[in-house]
Amino acid sequence: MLSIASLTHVYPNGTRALDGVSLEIPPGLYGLLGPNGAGKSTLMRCLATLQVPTSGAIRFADIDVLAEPQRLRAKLGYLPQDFGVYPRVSAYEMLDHLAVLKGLVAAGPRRETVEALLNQVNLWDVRKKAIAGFSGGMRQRFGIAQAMIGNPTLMIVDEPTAGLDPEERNRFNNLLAEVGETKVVILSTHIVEDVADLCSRMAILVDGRIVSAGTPGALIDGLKGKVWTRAVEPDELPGLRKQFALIATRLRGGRTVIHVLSDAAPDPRFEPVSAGLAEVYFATLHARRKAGGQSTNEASRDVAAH
Ligand SMILES: Nc1ncnc2c1ncn2[C@@H]1O[C@H](COP(=O)(O)OP(=O)(O)OP(=O)(O)O)[C@@H](O)[C@H]1O
Repeated sequence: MLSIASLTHVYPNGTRALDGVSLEIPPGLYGLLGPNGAGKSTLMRCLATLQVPTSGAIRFADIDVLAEPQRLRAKLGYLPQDFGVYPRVSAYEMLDHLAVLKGLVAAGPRRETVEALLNQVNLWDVRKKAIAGFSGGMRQRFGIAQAMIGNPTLMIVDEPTAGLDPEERNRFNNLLAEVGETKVVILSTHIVEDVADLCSRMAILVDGRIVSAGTPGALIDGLKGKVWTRAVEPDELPGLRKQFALIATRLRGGRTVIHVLSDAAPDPRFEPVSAGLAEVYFATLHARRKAGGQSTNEASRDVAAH
C-alpha cells in the first residue's frame, strides 16, 4: 500500500502544483487522470524521489519515503514522461548496462534477467537493433523493461501512451495489465480510455487537487440518470452553453451532439445517455471550473477523439 498524505508542492516561481493531495493506493493498477498542467508529473516525480515536496508525507509499506528515499529506490520502477535520450546502442546492450547500474553485477543472473525482460516486453526479436531506430511503442516497452529491472514492487508510469498509435497503445496496455497483477502501479494519463481499460481504482487531479477518487464503476454510478444528449445545430451552441451544464460536444457523422448534466431531462428533445468514464471526467472538470469561477465551456469538444 502506498499512502500519500497532504502532499503540497510549490515551485520557486510560486506555482502551487500540488495542493494537499491525499491518496491510499492498494496493489493493482491505479489511474491518475488529469488535464495538462494538473500536477500529475510533479506528483509522479515526488513519488519517484526525484523531487522533494514542500510539505506532506509519503509512505510505501514500512518506508517513510521522504526520510529514506534510498530504501524506496530499491523497490521502485519509474517510466518518466519523457525518456529523453535514445541511444544508438542495441536494446540488449542498453538493458544490460542499466541492470549493472541497478546493482545486478553478476553476469549469469544479469543475463537471465535481461533475457526474461526482453521476452516479456516482446522485444526479443529486435534485441540487437539500436533503440534510436525503435518506434514510439517499442521505446515505451523498452521503458517498461528498464523499469522492471530488480523486480520493483512500486511502478510509476507517467503518460506512457501519449503519441502511440492504437495498436501500439493496446500492446503497451496489455503489458501494463500484466505488470499490475503483482505490484502497485500508478499510471498517470490524460487519456480516459487508458484508465477505463486498465484501472481498478482511480483519482482525478485538477489544479493540484484530488477532486474525485474511487473505483471507475462507483464514479460512473454517481452519474446514473444525469447525462442527457441531443443533436444540435452549431448556431444553437452558445445559447445552450449558457443555459445548461454542457459537459461535452461530439461530432457524430458530421453532426454535433451535446452531452448535458442535469437531474431531469432539460427539455423533451433530450434523451438519456448512459455515462462512461469520459462523462465522469468531463463532468468533474466542468464542476471544478465552475467552482473556480473559470469559463465553463464544455471540457471536451470531442470526447470520441480519445
Ligand atoms: N519546474 C517548474 N517550475 C515552475 N512551475 C512548474 C515547473 N514544473 C511544472 N510547473 C507547473 O506546475 C504545474 C503542474 O505541472 P505538471 O507538469 O506537474 O502537470 P501535468 O499534469 O504533468 O501536466 P502535463 O500533462 O502537461 O505534463 C503547471 O502549472 C506547470 O506549469
